[in-house]
Amino acid sequence: MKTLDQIAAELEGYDPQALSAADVQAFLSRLVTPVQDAVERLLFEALGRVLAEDVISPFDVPPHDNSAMDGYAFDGQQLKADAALELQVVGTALAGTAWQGSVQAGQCVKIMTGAIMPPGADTVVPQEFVKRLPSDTADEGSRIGIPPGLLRAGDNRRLRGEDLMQGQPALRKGELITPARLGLAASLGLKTLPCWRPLRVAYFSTGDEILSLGEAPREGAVYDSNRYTVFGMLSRLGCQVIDLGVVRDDPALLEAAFTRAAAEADAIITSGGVSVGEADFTKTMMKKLGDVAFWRIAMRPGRPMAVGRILATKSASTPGTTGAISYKKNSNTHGAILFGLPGNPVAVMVTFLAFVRPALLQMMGASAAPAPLLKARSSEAIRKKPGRTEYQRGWVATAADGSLVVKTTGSQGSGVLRSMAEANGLMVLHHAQGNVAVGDEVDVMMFDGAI
Ligand SMILES: Nc1nc2c(c(=O)[nH]1)N[C@H]1C(S)=C(S)[C@@H](COP(=O)(O)OP(=O)(O)OC[C@H]3O[C@@H](n4cnc5c(N)ncnc54)[C@H](O)[C@@H]3O)O[C@H]1N2
Ligand code: MOO
Repeated sequence: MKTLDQIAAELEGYDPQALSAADVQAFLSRLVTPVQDAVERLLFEALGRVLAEDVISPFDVPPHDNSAMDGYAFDGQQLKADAALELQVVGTALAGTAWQGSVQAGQCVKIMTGAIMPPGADTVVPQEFVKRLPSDTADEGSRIGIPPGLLRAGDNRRLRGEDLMQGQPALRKGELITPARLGLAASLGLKTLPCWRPLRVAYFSTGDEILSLGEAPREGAVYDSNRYTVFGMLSRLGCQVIDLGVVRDDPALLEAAFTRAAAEADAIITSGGVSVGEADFTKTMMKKLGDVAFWRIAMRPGRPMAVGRILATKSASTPGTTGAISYKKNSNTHGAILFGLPGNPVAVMVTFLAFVRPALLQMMGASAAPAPLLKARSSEAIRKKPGRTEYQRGWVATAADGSLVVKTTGSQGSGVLRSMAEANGLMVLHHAQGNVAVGDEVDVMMFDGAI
């Protein structure tokens, strides 16, 4: 496990008081390691988890050549480019039961979508293409005609193993389990999947002016919104949230909260108390209980941030629970990774999306590259100083010509949550980028399911 000093030494020109957003991402990717603690989960409980092992297909999918259409199966070698093909219907193959027999030259079998291809047949003509001879019934004993030029040999046959071959990896370790992957696992007859256990993340808000819901309003105080935005973003990631509420600016209370969080959680997120304000014990306590760096990041919003590790003072094997399953913290965890986010509500969300989310995904063992940024044309001019990354709340829409356009959702103050609530993405105005003119293309990080 590397110390912060060791990581800092690996990064060229590391200066905690002048970090770019890219420096922060590089630092965090070195700081965190996957929490590797696997459990078998029933498919219905595996959605959103990360696969702990490759899943190998135990058989070919589909297990037999089968029909892709309702129609008639026959040997496609008989097709001619310039003449209709007449065939005698000799049986019916239903999905789920193999037709007994084999199809000879001049014969076909009426077949349903998904039914096993009978021996001797490699091609299916959809029933809509067929002329019934002489009447309009085309069952066993009757004849069909296939007009020329409509089909080639092998058409409308799904090949055994075309989805997956036996022994081939169907799913890969590190993949997030999506609905399609759940379905693929089910198609292999698997009842459970090996998943990493959910990450446990403790959160608390700091600040004497922060009110919990239900408390009476008082002058100068604000309701705790960060607790809910962080809860929402962690839940969307599939983390188990250990909610420690609001912790007053009191050394004993802060110490108790950090100690409990470090013993129970893999990561701790706090908001507030990381800037230069006085009467703030948060930073003091972070320093006392861990290995923590205090950064100033060249970005907007989200300038101050604390990062490091809070060391567990008690046994690091406090059990936690998720649903009916109980887990032990890894014995090699030695405390928890700390993300001390700035207090301003939008700064919390932006630093979470830009830094904490990718770091937590890495801790979850997820291997996917971050979603690509979209390109959209700005429908307004935006002032932007080179030398810092700005994340502007915006709404991306499709213009009449089909291209994407983006517009800010109003005031970009780091306390203005309304413009965040109205946005569907963040424009990412990169470190070296300058002013944006109307019609300029900008990068956008879409919220999708993340927030
Ligand atoms: N002299 C300087 N002052 C400030 C700087 C600076 O560099 N030099 N940075 C500014 C920036 S940027 C931010 S962001 C804030 C961060 O300060 P803290 O992390 O110490 O946060 P607080 O002072 O505790 O709170 C800031 C702001 O956010 C509100 N807040 C805090 N927690 C919550 C919560 N849970 N729910 C809703 N709102 C919350 C709090 O009331 C304050 O208004 O510092 C700037 N100052
Ligand atoms: O971290 Mo601050 O949000 O830029 O006000």
